[in-house]
Amino acid sequence: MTKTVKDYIRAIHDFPHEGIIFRDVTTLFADARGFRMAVDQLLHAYAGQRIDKVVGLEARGFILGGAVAHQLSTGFVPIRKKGKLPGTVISEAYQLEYGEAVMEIHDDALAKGDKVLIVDDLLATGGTADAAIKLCKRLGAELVGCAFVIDLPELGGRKLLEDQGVTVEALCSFDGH
Ligand SMILES: O=P(O)(O)OC[C@H]1O[C@H](OP(=O)(O)OP(=O)(O)O)[C@H](O)[C@@H]1O
Ligand SMILES: Nc1ncnc2[nH]cnc12
Repeated sequence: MTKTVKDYIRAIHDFPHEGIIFRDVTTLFADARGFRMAVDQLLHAYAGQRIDKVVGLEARGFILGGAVAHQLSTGFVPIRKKGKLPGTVISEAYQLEYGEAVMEIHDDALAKGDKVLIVDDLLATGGTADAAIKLCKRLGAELVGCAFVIDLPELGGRKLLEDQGVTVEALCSFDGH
C-alpha cells in the first residue's frame, strides 16, 4: 500500500519524559518522497491565497517553513526561543507542560498588513502557535492560517486557535499525547 505522510512519522516512547509518545518527524524529513509529500500537501491547502511571508517556529518549523516559503517564492521569518535572535525583538511568554517559555521575533521582520502563514511540525496544547500568532499580530501582520504536519487533538491546540478565528490545517492526527 502507498505510504501516507503519517506513515513516515516515527513514535518514540517515553521521550522526553516517561509517558510521552514523541512524534518524530526526522524520519519524514529524511525521506525524499515523504518530505515532498508533506510540503506539497501543506501548500495545497493555501492554493490561490495571497501569502507575503512564511513564519516558521523553532526548530522543526524552520525545516518545513523554509521549504514552503521557497516553493511559494515568499520570504521566510523565524520565531525563536528567547535569546537566539541577534536583532531587536518583541517577546511573548507561553505555558509549557512544566513552567513557562518565551518566543521572540525581530521587531522589523513583518510589515503592517503582511499576510503570513505560520508553519510548524506539530500542534499540541497550542501554546507555541498562540504565542507566534500574538507576535505576528503585534507587528500588524494579518494571519492567513497555521499549518502543521501533526495535530494532537486531545491536547486542545486546535480548539484554542480556532476559537480565536484562526484557520488550522494539519496533515494528520494522533490520539493521546
Ligand atoms: O502546541 P504546543 O504544546 O506548544 O507544542 C508544540 C511545540 O512543541 C514542539 O516543539 P518544542 O517545544 O519541543 O521545541 P523544539 O522544536 O525546539 O524542540 C513542536 O515542534 C511545537 O513547536
Ligand atoms: N508528543 C509530541 N511529539 C513531538 N513533539 C511534541 N511537542 C509536544 N508534544 C509532542
